[in-house]
Amino acid sequence: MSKREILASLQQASVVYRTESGEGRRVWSDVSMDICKGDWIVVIGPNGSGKSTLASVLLGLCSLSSGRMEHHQKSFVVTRGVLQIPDAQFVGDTIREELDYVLPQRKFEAESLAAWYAETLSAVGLTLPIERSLNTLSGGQKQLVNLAAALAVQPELLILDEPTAMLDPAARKEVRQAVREAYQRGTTVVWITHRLEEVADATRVIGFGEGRISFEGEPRAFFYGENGGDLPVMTPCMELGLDAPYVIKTAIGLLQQGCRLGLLPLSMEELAEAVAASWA
Ligand SMILES: Nc1ncnc2c1ncn2[C@@H]1O[C@H](COP(=O)(O)OP(=O)(O)OP(=O)(O)O)[C@@H](O)[C@H]1O
Repeated sequence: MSKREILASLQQASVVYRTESGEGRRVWSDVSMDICKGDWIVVIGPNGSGKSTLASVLLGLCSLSSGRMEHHQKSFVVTRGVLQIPDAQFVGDTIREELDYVLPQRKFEAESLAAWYAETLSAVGLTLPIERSLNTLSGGQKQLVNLAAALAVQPELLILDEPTAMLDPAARKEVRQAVREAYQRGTTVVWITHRLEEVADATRVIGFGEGRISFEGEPRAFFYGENGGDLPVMTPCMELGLDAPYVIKTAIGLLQQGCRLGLLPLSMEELAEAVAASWA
């Protein structure tokens, strides 16, 4: 098997935050992970387990108290992020100003520049006038503007901290599709989320529990356990105290009733397929 290209890696990393009283609060202990080219890593865990701290560390916004973060040795990796609080990221006052920061170097004719703004926004499902003040946007629209700007750069590494938190189901779908397209063009993705249905997109799941990595593996192992869904009793998802999506719970219920599923489903379509195949 060929050696995978590491874009960034954490080694025995710890983070201690200083509280207002000056005391140190350890948020992470001994976190080690590699982010390799071609990964779509979904990071999941309960509130306060240290997921957003990971986004801050990877984006260079938070320093490690001990351990190391190493970057790709050969070249600078173009990294972009979308943070949980969209206002914290804005550098302009209007959508146009925000997008101008990521405008490609090449010169545009007026007409093609207008088309570039429109395309950049429509990639995440936005059709807003570019002169709109960012202050007048909803939280979800702000998040989408940040994502549009991040995707416009075609980053090698994209760090997303709950990118769909403020979005309705249609916009969530649009965002997943836009990030999938970027992934297919070569962007490596780290997607931090509370939404367990977003785990299905992952090539690798990282489960965070109380500032430590408690699980690292494929989505099916996360939801059904390492023994291939053979009557799962306690899965990594359950161990983190997380409520599995309806599809997974239904499949586990079927397995417990003695139904043999060839494929352990991650989506409704896969569940229908697995049930139909079990009847055949
Ligand atoms: N700047 C800070 N100063 C002090 N403590 C902090 C700071 N930022 C985060 N923390 C604490 O670190 C812990 C982990 O926070 P973090 O935001 O990384 O968790 P999270 O898993 O992303 O949580 P959530 O799912 O609720 O967003 C929490 O206990 C939080 O209170």
